Amino acid sequence: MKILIAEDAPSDRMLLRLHLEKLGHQVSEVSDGAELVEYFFEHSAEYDLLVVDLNMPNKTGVEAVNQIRAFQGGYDANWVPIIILSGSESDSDILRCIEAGADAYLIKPIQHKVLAAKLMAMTRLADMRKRLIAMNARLEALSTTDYLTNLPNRRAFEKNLQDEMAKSDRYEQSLCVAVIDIDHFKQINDTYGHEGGDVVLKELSRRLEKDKRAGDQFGRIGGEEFGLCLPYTDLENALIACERYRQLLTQEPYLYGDRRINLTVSIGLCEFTSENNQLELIKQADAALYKAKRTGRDRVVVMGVDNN
Ligand SMILES: Nc1nc2c(ncn2[C@@H]2O[C@H](COP(=O)(O)OP(=O)(O)OP(=O)(O)O)[C@@H](O)[C@H]2O)c(=O)[nH]1
Repeated sequence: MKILIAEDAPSDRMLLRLHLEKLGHQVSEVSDGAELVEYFFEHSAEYDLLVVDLNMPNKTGVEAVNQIRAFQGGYDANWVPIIILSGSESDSDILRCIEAGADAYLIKPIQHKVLAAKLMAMTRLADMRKRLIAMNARLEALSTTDYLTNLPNRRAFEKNLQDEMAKSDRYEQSLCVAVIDIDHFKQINDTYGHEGGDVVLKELSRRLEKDKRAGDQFGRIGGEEFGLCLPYTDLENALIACERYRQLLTQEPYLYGDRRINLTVSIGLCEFTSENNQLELIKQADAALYKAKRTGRDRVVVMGVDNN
């Protein structure tokens, strides 16, 4: 483990360091409470455990632990276990330290075996926490990623769009949204089977991600329907971008075994205005898409918010 010690008495600090190093840990030191807080704020991600003396100049152990826990917001990824060391056997001191956010309290002089046992328990706690954070990250990725194409799913796309709308509002920047839909996809499924259809969906997503302009965001928002968010882009430039995407998706055939599948896509495009909420914005793009389908497919249709 990487351990940070905060102890003002040089001899105690040195003994503790030697003992922890003997147990195989990497140790850094600070010599008072204020230094601990300042140093830890900058290096919180580097440590697995803090060992903090209760009585230190400038800031007591309790004050320092309080500030560290407040800084971490309780449950963030850089949370580390904290052991407080103290000469006091008073129950109220123990309570005060645990209430402030410490996880264990050891009475000085430290018994080496007791310290080793506590370290073992703290390591277990830290490992469990790391596993929980990793699992949460995996669950978060699963819940926001489309299983077939690996693009953001509808939920994630809408969340990204919401964020971009807020930015567009705040910085008074243009933002456009498009919906891309494969034409006659049912026929592709009917001809090549569902598996063939899936291959097309995956390859189309790959092309989008590979050649997308920096900042553009895609998501799979339906079976054969993809959302496109174009931040910092006005309608005129969004139209150019959509035409480029349309060609990108249609000029080369899609390979399924030794078969070559040609397809076209229709795209509905609209611009965000502050009167539009997110649902309406996607509806506008959908309405434009519907028009593209009605007027012959294989095209981009623009829908202004006023001419719906
Ligand atoms: N292979 C595959 N097909 C899907 C998936 N999700 C939806 N589909 C199919 O997509 C097809 C969509 O068909 P329609 O909504 O009739 O539209 P279309 O045939 O593309 O016709 P237009 O949109 O009017 O050009 C249906 O056959 C769905 O079964 C998927 O994950 N994989």
